[in-house]
Amino acid sequence: MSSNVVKAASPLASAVTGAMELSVAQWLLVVCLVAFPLLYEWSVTFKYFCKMAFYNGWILTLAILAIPICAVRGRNVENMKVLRFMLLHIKYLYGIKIEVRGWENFNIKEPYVVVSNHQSSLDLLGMMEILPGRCVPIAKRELMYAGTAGLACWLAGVIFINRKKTDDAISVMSEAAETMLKEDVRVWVFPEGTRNHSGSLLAFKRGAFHLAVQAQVPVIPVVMSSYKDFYCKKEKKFTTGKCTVRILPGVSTRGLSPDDVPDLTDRVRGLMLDAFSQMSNERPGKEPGGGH
Ligand SMILES: CCCCCCCCCCCCCCCC(=O)SCCNC(=O)CCNC(=O)[C@H](O)C(C)(C)COP(=O)(O)OP(=O)(O)OC[C@H]1O[C@@H](n2cnc3c(N)ncnc32)[C@H](O)[C@@H]1OP(=O)(O)O
Ligand SMILES: CCCCCCCC/C=C\CCCCCCCC(=O)OC[C@@H](O)COP(=O)(O)O
Repeated sequence: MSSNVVKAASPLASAVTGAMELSVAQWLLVVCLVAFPLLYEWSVTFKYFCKMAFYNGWILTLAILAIPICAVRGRNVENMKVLRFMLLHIKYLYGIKIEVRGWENFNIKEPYVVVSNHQSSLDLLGMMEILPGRCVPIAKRELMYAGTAGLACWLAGVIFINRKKTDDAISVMSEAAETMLKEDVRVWVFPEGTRNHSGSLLAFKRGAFHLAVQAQVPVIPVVMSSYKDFYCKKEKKFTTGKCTVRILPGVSTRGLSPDDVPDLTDRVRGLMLDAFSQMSNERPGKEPGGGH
């Protein structure tokens, strides 16, 4: 008897569920079509999260396309060109104008170590704008596990280091010094070792400079101007804006030994800090709190 009731109720129950599903779908549609754009325009925070989510999601999606193309060559630094080509358009999607100064300082045939400041994952845009041929970044090991992006990075020869194990990281970087010379590869390092949006530069880690001294190749400092006019993680602000990327003249390491590394590190950091402060002062004066 009770099973008959259940049977009889089933079509009714499913009809009700169906109607509910329909209304949930309609509700979702309303949210998407009306609430979403309104929220996006009204809430700076919502806009920030949407833009960051799209940024990461879009990179993960592009990586799906990049993987089979890169896989043809296998793990190869030439694949970095594929990633660069696929990422170059993102600045247009986000209305970020990138001005590059000092291109001539990259006119060096031999390998070199590029060192640059690291404000956020948006640095990828400035990096891809100027990335020289056969140049691979050094990245934290965790990035290797960032889904499709990790695999694309691995295929492009990105050098992964374990920041928690200094000895391992040092041995990976020593290997990199040999590879640079044997295979004519350039390496890009963020010597601050972590993202820093403080408006200055953190103390530099020494690995990049040991690498350059071991390989006896120049260090080329690159400075990206502060994003604070258009991006701030703390305030959850992300608008359109402009960034200047300055490529500074190379600093020779010829004849230097490991003992000279602390000095070299300080010297390069000083040059970068000067350039960074100069660029910050050059920023076109915007009204405080600038429009979103
Ligand atoms: C279309 C689809 C696209 C998909 C998507 C594409 C994305 C394609 C782009 C990806 C782009 C990624 C971008 C990621 C960006 C980051 O992941 S940033 C984080 C990773 N980078 C770094 O950490 C920077 C490099 N780090 C270093 O150089 C650090 O020195 C090390 C090697 C990790 C060691 O760190 P530490 O122990 O914390 O610090 P440190 O004081 O520097 O060193 C300790 C001692 O070791 C010595 N030492 C350091 N290195 C050496 C060395 N090589 N030889 C001898 N002694 C050394 C130091 O001199 C120091 O000794 P003392 O001088 O005090 O006696
Ligand atoms: C199935 C797994 C899905 C994983 C999803 C991961 C989402 C990540 C999506 C896309 C990756 C974009 C690649 C951006 C490359 C920029 C790398 C970056 O900026 O790393 C930060 C690192 O320098 C310093 O890290 P910390 O500041 O010390 O922390």
